[in-house]
Amino acid sequence: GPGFDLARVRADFPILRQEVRGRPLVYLDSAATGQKPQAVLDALTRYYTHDNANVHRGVHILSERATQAFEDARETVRRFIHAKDVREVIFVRGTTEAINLVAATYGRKHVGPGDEVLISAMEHHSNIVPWQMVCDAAGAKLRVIPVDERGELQMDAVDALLTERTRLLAITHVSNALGSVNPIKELVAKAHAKNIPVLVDGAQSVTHFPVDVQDLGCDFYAFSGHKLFGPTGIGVLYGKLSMLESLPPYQGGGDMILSVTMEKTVYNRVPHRFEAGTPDMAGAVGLAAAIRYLEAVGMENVSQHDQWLLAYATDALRSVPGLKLVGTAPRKTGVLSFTLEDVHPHDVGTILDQEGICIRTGHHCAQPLMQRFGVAATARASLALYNTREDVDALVKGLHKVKEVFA
Ligand SMILES: Cc1ncc(COP(=O)(O)O)c(CN[C@@H](CS)C(=O)O)c1O
Repeated sequence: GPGFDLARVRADFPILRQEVRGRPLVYLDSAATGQKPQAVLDALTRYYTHDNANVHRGVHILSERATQAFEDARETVRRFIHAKDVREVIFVRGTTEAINLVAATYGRKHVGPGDEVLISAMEHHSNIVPWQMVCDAAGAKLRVIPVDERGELQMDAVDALLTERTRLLAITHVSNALGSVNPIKELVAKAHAKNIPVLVDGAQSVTHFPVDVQDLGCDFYAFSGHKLFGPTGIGVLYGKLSMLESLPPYQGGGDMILSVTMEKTVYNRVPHRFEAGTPDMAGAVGLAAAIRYLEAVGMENVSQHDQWLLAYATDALRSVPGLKLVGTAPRKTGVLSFTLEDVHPHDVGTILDQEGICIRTGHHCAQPLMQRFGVAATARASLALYNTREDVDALVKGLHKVKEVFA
C-alpha cells in the first residue's frame, strides 16, 4: 500500500482536480516539476499578506518578522536534510544555480591546468556544462564514469578515474532519465580516501526518500524547491561548513558584505557570503511549508508509496506490447523512460496529451545519456506522492491508443 491516505493527500493538491481536453488531468511529469499542496499556497499568501518586508536590514516589525520567517526556513531545510549546522544551508534559485555556485567558487579556486573533474555519463546538463566551462577556462579535463546497459554506474571504473589530478567528483543521486540510484556513500568513501570532495545533485532524490547529508558524507548537496512541491525560483546548496568557509564569494552585492569602502570590502560570514542581494524570502517560506508538508506525510511513507506505485507501473508498462523500458537498473523512485516500437516519443506524448495525460518526451537534458543508449529521445513518465494506480491505468490505456493511431 502507499503508506498514507492517498485520497486525502491527493485532495491537498488543487491543480489535480481539473479536467484537461475534456478528461481528468493525469499528471505524470513530476520529475520536471512537482505540483503544490494547498499548505504551500497558503504559506505564500500569508507571507505576502502579513509578513513581507526586506530581510536583515530593516529595524521595523515587518522586517523582523520577514527575517525570522526566512531564517526559520533555513532551519527547516537543515532539519530536512539533517545538516549539522544551519549555516550549511545556502538559498539559491535551484539545482542549476547551486552547481554553478560551486563551479564558480570551488571550481575557479581549485581546478587548474591539467587537473580533472569527474562526473558520470548519467548526469543532467546542469551537472555537465558548468564543469565543462570550468575545465575549458582552466585547461583542465572532464572525465566521465561510464554507465552500463541497465543504466547503472560502472563502479569498477571509479577507482581508476579518481586520480591524483581529480579536484572534484560531481555525481547525481538519482538519474532523472533512468531512475537509477547511485551508491553515494560508497562513492564518497572512495573519493575522500583520495582527499577528493564530492558534490551530489539531489534534484530527483530529496523528493522521494529521506536524505541525510551527514550520513552520506558529501561535501555539497544541491536540490530545487519546485521539484519538492515548493515554489519555483528557490533551491538549496548544502555545503560542509569547513568547505564553505574556505570559498570566495559567488556574487557581489548587498548582504554578502560586512563593510565596503572603495578600497576594500570585508565579506560576510557563511551562509550570507553566498546570498548577495534581496533573497527570495517568499520562496524560502514556501519551500519550508512544502518540507513541513512532506514531514507530516513522512518521507519514509512517501518512499513506500513511490516503490508501491513504481512496481505497479513497471508491470503495467511491461504489459504493453512493443514498449521497451530504457534503463532497467533497480530504482526507488517512479521515473520510467521508454520507447514504443518505432513511434517517435513526441508522437507518443502528443497522443497522450490528447487523453489528458502529461508525460515528458525528449532528451530530458541528458543528451550524452540518450546517445549512450542509442536513442535521440524517450518518453518519460514520472510519479510523485499524489499519483494513483488509476493514473497508471490511464497511461496504459493511452499507450494502447497510441498503438492504434501509429502502429
Ligand atoms: C537530476 C537533475 N539535476 C538538475 C536539474 C535542474 O534542476 P533546475 O530546477 O531546472 O535547476 C534537474 C531538472 N530536471 C527536469 C528538468 S530538465 C526534468 O524534467 O528531469 C534534474 O532532474
